[in-house]
Amino acid sequence: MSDRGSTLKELRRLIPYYRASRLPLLVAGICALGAMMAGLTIPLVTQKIIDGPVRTGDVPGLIWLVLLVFGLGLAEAGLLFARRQLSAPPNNRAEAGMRAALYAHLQRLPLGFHDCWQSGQLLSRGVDDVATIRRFMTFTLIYLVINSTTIVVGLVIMYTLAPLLGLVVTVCLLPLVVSSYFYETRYRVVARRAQDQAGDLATTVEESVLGVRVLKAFGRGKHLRAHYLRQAADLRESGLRKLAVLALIWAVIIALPGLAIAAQLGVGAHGIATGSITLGTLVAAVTLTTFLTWPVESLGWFLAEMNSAAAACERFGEVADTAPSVTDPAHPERLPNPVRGEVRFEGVRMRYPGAETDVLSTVDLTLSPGETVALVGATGCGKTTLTSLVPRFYDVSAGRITLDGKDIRTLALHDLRGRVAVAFEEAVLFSATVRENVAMGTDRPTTEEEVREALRVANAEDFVDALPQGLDTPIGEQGLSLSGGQRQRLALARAVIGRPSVLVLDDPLSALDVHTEAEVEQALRRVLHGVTALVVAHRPSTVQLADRVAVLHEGRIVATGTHRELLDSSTFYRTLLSTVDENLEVTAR
Ligand SMILES: Nc1ncnc2c1ncn2[C@@H]1O[C@H](COP(=O)(O)OP(=O)(O)OP(=O)(O)O)[C@@H](O)[C@H]1O
Repeated sequence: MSDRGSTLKELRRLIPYYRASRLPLLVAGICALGAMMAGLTIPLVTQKIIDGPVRTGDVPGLIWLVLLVFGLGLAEAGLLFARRQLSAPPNNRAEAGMRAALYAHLQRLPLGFHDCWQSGQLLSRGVDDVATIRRFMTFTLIYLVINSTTIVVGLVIMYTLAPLLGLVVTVCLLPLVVSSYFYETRYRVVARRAQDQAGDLATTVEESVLGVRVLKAFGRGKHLRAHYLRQAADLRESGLRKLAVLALIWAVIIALPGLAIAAQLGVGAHGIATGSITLGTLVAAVTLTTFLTWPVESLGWFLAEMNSAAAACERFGEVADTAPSVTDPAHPERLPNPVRGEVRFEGVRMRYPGAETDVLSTVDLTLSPGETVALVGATGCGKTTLTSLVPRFYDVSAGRITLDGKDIRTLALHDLRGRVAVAFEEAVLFSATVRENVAMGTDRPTTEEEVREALRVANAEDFVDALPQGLDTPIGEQGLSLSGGQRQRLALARAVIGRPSVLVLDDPLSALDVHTEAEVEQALRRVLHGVTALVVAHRPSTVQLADRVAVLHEGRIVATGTHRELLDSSTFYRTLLSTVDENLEVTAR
């Protein structure tokens, strides 16, 4: 994992993001090489000046050579400027492309993936890691290539000028090669650890911000702060370890150019005394070595950055390479128009990945078009699981679910989810206006009247109109500025705005007080009319919304019928409802 081969392999995944920018990058590379050549030529002209006009007193010749040095300096600066101008847009485009690709991929990945990943880890990969990669591509990679090439070309020139002086520099550079090898393997491991720890830290911050009410209510702020400080200390520890590894190679790198120059002066002075080299050659060689100082010194830093970028690519890839398990079929079938809304569960079995037992073993249930079925069962029996199979948040492990006779796995996800709307037990809202939150329930443009109609249905219009900016009131992160009942009514409005054929409601009334619940129920009766609905119900009042009740027990539907029929015929149902009533009473007290 941490060898050079895998570093390059990780970095190779960046290629697709740069494919469209090949030409500007090629020209930028040529500019960079040109700048390097201009810089490296200056010591050669210096040699000509010393061994020519300085020795012979040829003033006009000196002027031309000085002008040449001046021109070379200007060319170097101009080419570096052009290089930067050319490479910046492709790098920014690639960074935006990676972020967009990761974001789109996260949307495609099924809930099963999100169940297993901490959001802070995803956040740090989409933000920090992508920025690390962009920094590497914008600056590090270019200079790594330019500086390595400069060192090689500089050495070749040095050997051409005076092989002995070239040999002296090569010998001085050898420790660098050896320590780079040990350094890279060690640094990559620490860099990866630090990046993972940064993700964990982001998760803690995110959770404590989102759960600030719980923390305050239970006075757990101190406890979480201690946890945060421990994680921050681990991250700092890894940062220090990175620095310790870096310090070793820095010490070697910083010492080398000085060592090389000292050795060159000694050997060169002896060469001049014996007449084997000229003064101009020695000055050129020393200037060349000085010119190589920055490329050599920067190598350690750039290798560190390269390893951080490789670790970032690896972390990016762990998400980007996860294949979505819930996907569109190769040749989607089309739903009939209009959709009637018959939903049928046929021998549905469901086991969560990694679980040892099935949550649902054989569920058989048919919802006729326009029918509302309440799903009841003991807590943890799999009601939410069953409802989440209809919009394909998860796929069945066996059996099938059909919509108007078509297996939902043969439909395009977009088509299916356009017909099936969902409201959850916990209303999830976004940092946007009321209007935007409601309109999120459909992917087609909506008019104000449609938004208002949806709010009316969900009994939310009055409270929305009373908000400071009405429909355009921003409701803050997760809608925490609203009451639980208000949030739930907005979520219901969002569910009905797209005029779905099938509604899946995971007990969205549970957060409402008795008065509000009655109001929303009344509104829901209107919206449930003509729509097929599967409603998870914990309260008898919710059950009474339904035409029929299905009882889920030990992974199977054990009874169906109207509320009255089941009260008369099923002891289990009576027990279930009385338990719920007792719980409600306990809660009310
Ligand atoms: N993402 C998941 N991964 C693994 N197991 C899960 C997952 N979600 C739920 N489970 C398990 O599946 C079982 C059924 O959970 P589910 O939420 O469907 O029950 P429920 O009937 O809706 O419960 P409640 O009435 O309390 O809301 C539980 O044992 C739960 O621990």
